[in-house]
Amino acid sequence: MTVEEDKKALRSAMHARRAAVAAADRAAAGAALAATWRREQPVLTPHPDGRATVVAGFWPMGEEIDLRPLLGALHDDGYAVGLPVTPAAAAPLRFRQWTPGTLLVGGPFGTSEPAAAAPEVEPDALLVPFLAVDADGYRLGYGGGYYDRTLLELRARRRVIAIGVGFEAQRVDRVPRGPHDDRLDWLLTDRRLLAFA
Ligand SMILES: Nc1nc2c(c(=O)[nH]1)N(C=O)[C@@H](CNc1ccc(C(=O)N[C@@H](CCC(=O)O)C(=O)O)cc1)CN2
Ligand SMILES: Nc1ncnc2c1ncn2[C@@H]1O[C@H](COP(=O)(O)OP(=O)(O)OP(=O)(O)O)[C@@H](O)[C@H]1O
Repeated sequence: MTVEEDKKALRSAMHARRAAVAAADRAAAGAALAATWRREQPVLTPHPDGRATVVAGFWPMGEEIDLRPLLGALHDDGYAVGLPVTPAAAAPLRFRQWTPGTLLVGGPFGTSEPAAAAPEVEPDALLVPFLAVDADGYRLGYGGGYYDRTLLELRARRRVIAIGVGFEAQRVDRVPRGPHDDRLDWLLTDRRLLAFA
């Protein structure tokens, strides 16, 4: 099998595994993400000029983990929070600032994104969704390649910390690796925060 075929097979298995997360674990996950972040604080280097560190998240859809309490906690803790704006074509994601009052509008693939009035921001750290993540920090997404392209573009210019966010149940031994795949620096789940070596 090719890497693409391996990824396709793992995607369908992981959709099923994510769907099987118990309702009680699902309901508790949002608060757990925020509490774990506040307790363990991944290391993010502050800007020398004192402006807010930009953490870009994502607005959960379908059966993704509910990180909205974490986004609120980041906002309350003084981070500038961003959300992705998805281009129609195969291009990197853009980010617009989100605050608890920001109007969201529908984007491609069922996403919700800040309306055009929200200022564009450039992330210092990226909270990244995944279907599967492995012990070395490689991730499997929905197959659009958006996060791979976005990390490649941002990391060509500056240091950007990538933090995968998902359920503990989405961890696997090994994700198939293609030429564009970049590693995550941290993993935040409903159970723990860990740094990849
Ligand atoms: N919440 C969220 N926002 C995101 C992403 C994501 O994975 N999750 N993206 C990541 O790149 C970007 C949008 N790109 C996407 C590309 C493909 C699909 C997709 O195929 N979705 C599935 C259904 C997902 C589900 O509910 O399980 C589909 O349409 O069949 C979604 C988003 C940016 N925003
Ligand atoms: N930097 C890139 N430049 C060009 N093509 C890319 C790049 N990154 C990924 N791709 C292409 O995008 C497609 C999807 O890649 P992949 O299967 O790794 O997506 P994914 O990581 O599951 O999705 P996502 O990053 O959106 O969550 C592949 O055809 C891949 O070759």
